[in-house]
Amino acid sequence: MILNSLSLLNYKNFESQAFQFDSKINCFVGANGIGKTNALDAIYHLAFGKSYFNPVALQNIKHGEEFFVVDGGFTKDDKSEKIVVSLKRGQKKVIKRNGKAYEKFSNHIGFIPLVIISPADRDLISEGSDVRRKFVDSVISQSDKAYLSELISYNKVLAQRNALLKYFAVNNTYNNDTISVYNDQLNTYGQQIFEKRKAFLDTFIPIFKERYSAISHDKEQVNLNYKSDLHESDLKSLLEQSINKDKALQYTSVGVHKDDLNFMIEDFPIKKFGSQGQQKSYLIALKLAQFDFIKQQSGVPPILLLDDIFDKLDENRVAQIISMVDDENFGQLFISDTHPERTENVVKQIHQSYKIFEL
Ligand SMILES: Nc1ncnc2c1ncn2[C@@H]1O[C@H](COP(=O)(O)OP(=O)(O)OP(=O)(O)O)[C@@H](O)[C@H]1O
Repeated sequence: MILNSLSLLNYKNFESQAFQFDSKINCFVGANGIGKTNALDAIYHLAFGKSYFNPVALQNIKHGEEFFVVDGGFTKDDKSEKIVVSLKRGQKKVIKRNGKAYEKFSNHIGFIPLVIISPADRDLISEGSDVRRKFVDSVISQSDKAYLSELISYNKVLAQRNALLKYFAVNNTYNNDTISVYNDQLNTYGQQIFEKRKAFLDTFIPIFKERYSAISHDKEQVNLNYKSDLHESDLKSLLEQSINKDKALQYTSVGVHKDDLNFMIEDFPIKKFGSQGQQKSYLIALKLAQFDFIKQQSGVPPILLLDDIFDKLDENRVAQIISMVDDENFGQLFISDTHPERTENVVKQIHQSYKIFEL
């Protein structure tokens, strides 16, 4: 999977810009605020149909403009593939593969395996459980087509059940039959999602620990636990048990929408007890494990985006990443950095071809 070319129209701070990439290493360099991260985000858009950094789709259109277009030319399995993501104000986003628009974006996810490592990953530690669930969901859905639709179906039923709980409260009424229809549906989708998250984490956690110990040279032990109500019991029973609470709260208080990951260092939460360096190592290990996992599942090394990475990492961690990309089997790498010389010095050590783009 190689991204050969990228052209941007009205994407964030880019009015019109085109790039021809090296098949191995590409570096965006330039001053703060010049658009290095935006260029990486445009590539992320081609894989996921959305921004990694800004969830408000319209805010990715250049200020004062009416639309954006991100156009990427790839080679996959020796075939040319053209992916175009575009958004016009007042219209729905469109993702096209070779000129044909996807009816469901979920069908595109996984077509371009990609992993991003960015300072913004700190949200995985500092923010709420939804960020960690999204991480898990995005990794699983890259290799499991059905997973995203199960998730969408679950969320739809969940919204309906919550609306019904509100309706009951407002109208001071209750109907057990309608609730139990929703309970059955939530149970079906929720149980599937739980099993897939569990299976994924069973494979992922050992890879993650291996990555962490390589980065930290076995200095400390880390752990990652999957927290879910469904470890205790099946979702149907949990929903039945919690009905009085749910009626009082007017929303569904148990289910896979409450799942979380516990990030631990020596049995303590890393958010509270990890040093900044340990937290960074933890995040890099998570992302490198994601890289390994996707490569294992898809058979191809994902495209790797390293945002501002050399600014944030000590030599050990840089060396760890370098050793990974120096491997014959590494895919294509995109780096952003403020210092052209530093970037060039680092990429020179990797015995692969590279291109540097001064923005
Ligand atoms: N919708 C938009 N329209 C115009 N400009 C935008 C839009 N969204 C973001 N920008 C601009 O993009 C710039 C930030 O770009 P980016 O984050 O890619 O910078 P960077 O080169 O990675 O900088 P740093 O080195 O500080 O990380 C800012 O100047 C911001 O105002």
